[in-house]
Amino acid sequence: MPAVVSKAATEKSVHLQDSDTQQPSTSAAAMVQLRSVTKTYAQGNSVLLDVNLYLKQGEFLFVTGSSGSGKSTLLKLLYGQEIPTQGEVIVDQCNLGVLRGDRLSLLRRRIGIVFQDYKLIPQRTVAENVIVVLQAQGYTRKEIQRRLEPTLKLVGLLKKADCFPDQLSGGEQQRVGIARAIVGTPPLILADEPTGNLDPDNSWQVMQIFQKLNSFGATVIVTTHDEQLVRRCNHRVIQVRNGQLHQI
Ligand SMILES: Nc1ncnc2c1ncn2[C@@H]1O[C@H](COP(=O)(O)OP(=O)(O)OP(=O)(O)O)[C@@H](O)[C@H]1O
Repeated sequence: MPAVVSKAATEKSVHLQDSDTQQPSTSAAAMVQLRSVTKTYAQGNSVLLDVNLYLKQGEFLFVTGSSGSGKSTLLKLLYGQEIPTQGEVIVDQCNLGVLRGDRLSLLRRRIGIVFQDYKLIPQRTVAENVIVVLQAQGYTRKEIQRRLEPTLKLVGLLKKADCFPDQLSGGEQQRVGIARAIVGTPPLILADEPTGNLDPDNSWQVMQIFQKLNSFGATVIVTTHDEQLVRRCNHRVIQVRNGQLHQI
């Protein structure tokens, strides 16, 4: 899907600072910034404590950490499902703290989200699962047709377009989930444990799709427990530990 995002946006290095380091001086546009972010859930300890993160457009980042360390929380802050207790979250030049209503919805359309548990509509075919996303975003029938085929091709599901989710393997279902996330060509893709339910072969297939999207210029953030997968891909990694982000 070459039209996904500008190739010119591709840039491989991730810039991450702990709270005591400075934002790098660079002219490349930031896609994601956390500025002194603390997140505390009601009656809980701080999951994130005064953390900073800086990601340029077109970068690829793995987020690792033990169960309950705060990986999903980090992603939820980036798509506005959670708001920080303190600090600022800036995505694609928009400060989520001041975005409301339609403006927040518009920003969310620029973020493709992939979940571990696929979140497919069981009564709809593969194609329909993808189409409903575009319909919800107000695309014309012509534009939907233009986008559907290359997206299914990219995730290797063109031949399964008329299948229902329960006729697919776990890996195929996850690739439908990815197709749903990317069919609107978002410049930012957030994937929360996308390979958590998959065997190594399927996990690798899924990772190759993310890497291809990244090569087209998309900024990609993937949370994972899979150390082998992280090692196999040559991308920067941060670990969430004790409320802090550690570059490893
Ligand atoms: N809505 C919520 N209300 C209260 N506590 C929450 C909420 N969501 C998450 N938490 C707590 O915040 C901590 C971090 O959760 P989070 O889901 O971000 O961790 P995680 O690293 O993604 O874990 P896992 O790898 O198991 O998915 C956990 O202790 C969790 O219980």
